[in-house]
Amino acid sequence: MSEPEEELQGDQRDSTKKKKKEKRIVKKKKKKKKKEEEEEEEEEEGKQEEEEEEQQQVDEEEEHSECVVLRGIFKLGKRSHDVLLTRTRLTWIPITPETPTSEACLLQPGVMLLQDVFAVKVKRRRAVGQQSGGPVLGVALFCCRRRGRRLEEHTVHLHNASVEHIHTWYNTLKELLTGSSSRPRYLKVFINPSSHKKEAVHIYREHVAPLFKMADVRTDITVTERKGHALSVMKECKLDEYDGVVCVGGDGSVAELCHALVLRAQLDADSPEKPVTPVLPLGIIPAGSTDVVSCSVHGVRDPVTAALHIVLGHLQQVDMCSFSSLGQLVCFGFSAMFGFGGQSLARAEKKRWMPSSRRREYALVKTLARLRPEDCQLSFLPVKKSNRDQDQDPESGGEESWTTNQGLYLSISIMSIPCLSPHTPQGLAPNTNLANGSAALIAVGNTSRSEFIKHLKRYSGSSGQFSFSFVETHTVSAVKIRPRSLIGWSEEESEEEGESKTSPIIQSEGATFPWNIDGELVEIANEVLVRVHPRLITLYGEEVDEAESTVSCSCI
Ligand SMILES: Nc1ncnc2c1ncn2[C@@H]1O[C@H](COP(=O)(O)OP(=O)(O)OP(=O)(O)O)[C@@H](O)[C@H]1O
Repeated sequence: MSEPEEELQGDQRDSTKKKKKEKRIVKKKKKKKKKEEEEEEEEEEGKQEEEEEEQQQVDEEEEHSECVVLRGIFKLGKRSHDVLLTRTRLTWIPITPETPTSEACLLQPGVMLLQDVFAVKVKRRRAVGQQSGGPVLGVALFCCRRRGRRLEEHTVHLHNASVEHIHTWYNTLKELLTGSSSRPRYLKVFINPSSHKKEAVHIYREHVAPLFKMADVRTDITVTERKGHALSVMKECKLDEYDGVVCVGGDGSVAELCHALVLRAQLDADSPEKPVTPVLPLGIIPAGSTDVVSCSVHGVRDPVTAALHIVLGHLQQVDMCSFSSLGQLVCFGFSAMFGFGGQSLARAEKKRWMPSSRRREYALVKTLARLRPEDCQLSFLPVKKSNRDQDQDPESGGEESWTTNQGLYLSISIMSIPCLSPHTPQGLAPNTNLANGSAALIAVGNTSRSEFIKHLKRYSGSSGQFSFSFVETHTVSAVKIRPRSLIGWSEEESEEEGESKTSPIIQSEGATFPWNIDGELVEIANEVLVRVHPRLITLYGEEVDEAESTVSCSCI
């Protein structure tokens, strides 16, 4: 064979080899694709099976919870009813006609969810003064009923004189009710007797203690003797005995206890720098003058509503802020006001002898009369929508960057909760909510007194408080405020009013500026860093969008 032929043959061999190889590759690819498709199908089938199984489980659970556990005849009021108990609800259907000779009539059945029942008791007939025994009359179920934002106590009486029947029902109901793990059994209670009109002890005894007793909730009570007392008790006490902590007082007491709970969690976790989520939830019984935190988690300022949220174990995670200056923690809290809000509170504190509402009105009017902007540098870390639920670290820089403005501000507020109150039903910060992982920054630039009053007045209405050219709002994860004036507010004031300075929390040689942090006066000389900590604390209550409005402020 000549060389070219050989070459040709070699070429032909090569090309057939190549073709065979290509065919093999195509075959392999097809096989791989088929295998992948088969795998995908299997996976899909697997997923479907899993979903079906999950659905079946949910259906079974629902069916199980809707299975009739007990059924019996009881009198509710004067009528006989067929009463059915499942794991989640109690239903009563009137028996009609009641006797074979009477006429049948259409009567409405009733239903009650067990999640709303906080106590069950055996009813007995007793003579006056008789403490125990007595013939059985039936069972009473104590539950809560909603009226708008309010929770009210309500009792359903099931009458049947059979001892055996009643004990079966009582034991079964008790067992079903104790299954709920978020309901507290033992609470640490702090009462601030000096709050507002000094009614906290009375409010607790009258409205709260009877509900706790009824729901078999044990309590360990401390009546605080001074500012900082609750904090020192919280640092020392054995927390693992309790299921929750309760504060009876105003916003200042609430802030002190929230601060104490986070500090204690940090101590227990040996985490001196990073805030740690407390294990125990906090219940708030409103007994202060504004009760903004209580209103924000209950929608009303009502001790019974607050107590019912506690006994029923309604829990709500809430964002908090830390306030620090020169790298030193000042406190944890929910809201802060610099400028007008701080100055007004500082003036009110100097007139402690006045009744609280008069004191506040006096301070508001006087601060408006002497309206003075603060010259400061305001920096903030905006929250991108996608980042809103993550804990951003303002020191780390991250992808976000600080925005910095300098100028004159009449008021700067930072609020991690909406700050609802009967005066401001939509809240001081309607654009934020309890657990969105961010805070609202409301910066009011310099303007005339009349325009500023217009802005303030709109808070009591439903909207429009931010639609002024001198007001800017931002959703933020951190804020820094650095006052640039060398003359502190308190120095200027004491010169004006001839009064002595109150001592600052952070001692400094220079000027101090008043901050209103959760209704408490804090005087700070230097830059303040406010940082939001998403869902740092758990409060008894629920998310509400608007507070019940009962009062209107007439002073401006
Ligand atoms: N026995 C007490 N005497 C004086 N102050 C107390 C006492 N117990 C607690 N305190 C402190 O009183 C401060 C204010 O309390 P609280 O906020 O409950 O009342 P308030 O100021 O009347 O209410 P609000 O903050 O709603 O206006 C808190 O910082 C708290 O630590």
